[in-house]
Amino acid sequence: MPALPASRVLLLFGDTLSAGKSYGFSRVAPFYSSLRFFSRVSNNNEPLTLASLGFRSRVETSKGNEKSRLKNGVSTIEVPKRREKKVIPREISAVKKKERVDVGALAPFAAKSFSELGLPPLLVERLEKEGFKVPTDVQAAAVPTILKNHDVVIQSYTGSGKTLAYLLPILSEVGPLKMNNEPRNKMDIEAVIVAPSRELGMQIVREVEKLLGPADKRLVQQLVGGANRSRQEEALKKNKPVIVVGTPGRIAEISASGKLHTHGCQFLVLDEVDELLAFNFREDIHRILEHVGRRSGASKNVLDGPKPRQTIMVSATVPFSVIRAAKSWGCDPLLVQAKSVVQLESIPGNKMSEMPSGSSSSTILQTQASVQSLPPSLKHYYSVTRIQHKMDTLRRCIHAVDAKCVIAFMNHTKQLKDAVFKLEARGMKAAELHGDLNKLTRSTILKRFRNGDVRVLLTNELSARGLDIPECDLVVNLELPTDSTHYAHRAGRTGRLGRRGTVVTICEEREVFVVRKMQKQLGVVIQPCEFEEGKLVVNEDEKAIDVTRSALDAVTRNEAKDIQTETVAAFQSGLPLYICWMTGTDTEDAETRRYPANCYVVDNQIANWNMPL
Ligand SMILES: Nc1ncnc2c1ncn2[C@@H]1O[C@H](COP(=O)(O)OP(=O)(O)OP(=O)(O)O)[C@@H](O)[C@H]1O
Repeated sequence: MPALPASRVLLLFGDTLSAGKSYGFSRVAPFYSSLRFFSRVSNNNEPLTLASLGFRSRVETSKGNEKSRLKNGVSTIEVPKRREKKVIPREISAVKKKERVDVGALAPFAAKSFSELGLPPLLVERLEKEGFKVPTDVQAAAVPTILKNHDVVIQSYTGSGKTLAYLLPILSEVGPLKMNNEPRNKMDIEAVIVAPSRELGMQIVREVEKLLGPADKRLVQQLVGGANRSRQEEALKKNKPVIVVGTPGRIAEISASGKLHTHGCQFLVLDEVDELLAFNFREDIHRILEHVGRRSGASKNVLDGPKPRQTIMVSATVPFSVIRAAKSWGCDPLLVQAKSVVQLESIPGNKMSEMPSGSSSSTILQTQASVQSLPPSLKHYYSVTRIQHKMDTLRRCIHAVDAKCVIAFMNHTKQLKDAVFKLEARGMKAAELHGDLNKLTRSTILKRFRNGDVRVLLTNELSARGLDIPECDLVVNLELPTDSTHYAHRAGRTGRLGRRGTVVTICEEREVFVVRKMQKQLGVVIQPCEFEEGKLVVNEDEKAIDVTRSALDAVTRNEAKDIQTETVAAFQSGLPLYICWMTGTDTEDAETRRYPANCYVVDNQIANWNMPL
């Protein structure tokens, strides 16, 4: 075995594995591709992400990439002309299938202003007035795509501005800021936006109201559950809104009573779409899909009425269930991400359900669901403690991070009450927010939290989705989220739109393996830490053991994709780190050698790993 150089190196020795382990040569081959990409890492010293390493997702089409390449920092892409919606003769529009798109030509990735995106001047003016000057990447990609009439799934990390990414093209087409001034049928709602929680629904309403301005804000109507239904119905009748925003149950309920006229609707938005696919929303979502606008391609009868609706699905996490749903609900839908627009058809796994769960495509798509769902600026830690010390650890954590605005997640309502009581007893202003509270109490608590009257908001999954409180500087998992998707949405409440944010998971020793698993699935580093003398201290020993063990797990499973993810995480940790994958006599050889300090030698049997030498 060669001597180890004095820098961080990943050494993988494994071309002669023992027959007992039954690794064939073809399965070993991917290792060498991982070695190749590590050499790139050390050369350019960029922050490590799978994307920065050139580890391309399989769903990107090379065609799209080539066409979207920038020249001298300026996009060579022209924003394509919008297809005229209204002038298409009815006979044609009713049968016309959306043309196949040249996906690479859709998104100007280097947009410097909203006016470049083809928005009406009045809307751009409003945006500037509200302090929105430069579109985020996902907005630059989504706005022209939606303006071109495409059904889309919008995926980008939490807090990246997905709400405006779909609101802006909608407001370009409907309401007082729209591009053309064609009169509307006042009875018809023109856009329906569905969100899984009242809080998120109200947040979207406020965003629309802001852009419409005080004189026109009645043109957006909230239809969230928990509020007085007859008052909502009255407002629909009186204000004749163009846009309604609500929760699935209430929208379906009012629609069923015949008081919501959505047959001529142009836009249907499903925000947090993966959550809306949950079993408890199934019936309501089904009704909404059936009754809002006319589904594109649903009927070829020329007498069927207005043009098809556009379906827009949005989330930071897009599991395969969403892709499947989008393919069945939309017409040639596109997947819009911060720097790419691809056809969903190009995503492998049309027959995913038929694939064995361990197959590589399945793994890629599952990982894809939560990878790239979190802003890169977030810092992730976990701290091991006993269950009875969790509240004390939380208090010490808040002091150590010097957090001013904290969201702490738990899983059960009763524990939330206890936790609030304990924090208040220690002199920390806290409040609980959960679904058992009525709408008024919920909005009062949120208001107090936004105003800074409450320092710690103790809550459950209710607040994990979409809630935008820019000041939130710390998220704590007092109890583990159920999976990496839930972790992503909880964590995403902090570090929004480039702000700094910290996420700390307080867990028991026996739960550490779950944290490690989520770390792997999310493609982030979750560092072990302790809170000592008012400071957050990263436990270097634990960290080294952790990253090495995770990487080794992957090596032992011999799954190339996992090995790459894990080793990226290991390298991101910045520790002196050596992982040697050895067999048989190599292992014995390694045990007799002296390696530099902090060198961890592992072999392909987890039980056999030695640390440090
Ligand atoms: N172009 C922009 N310039 C400045 N601020 C923006 C811009 N776009 C959005 N924002 C602000 O960024 C914050 C996050 O936006 P938004 O809530 O839409 O994120 P998101 O991607 O939907 O997050 P999540 O996945 O958590 O729902 C909001 O406060 C919003 O007002």
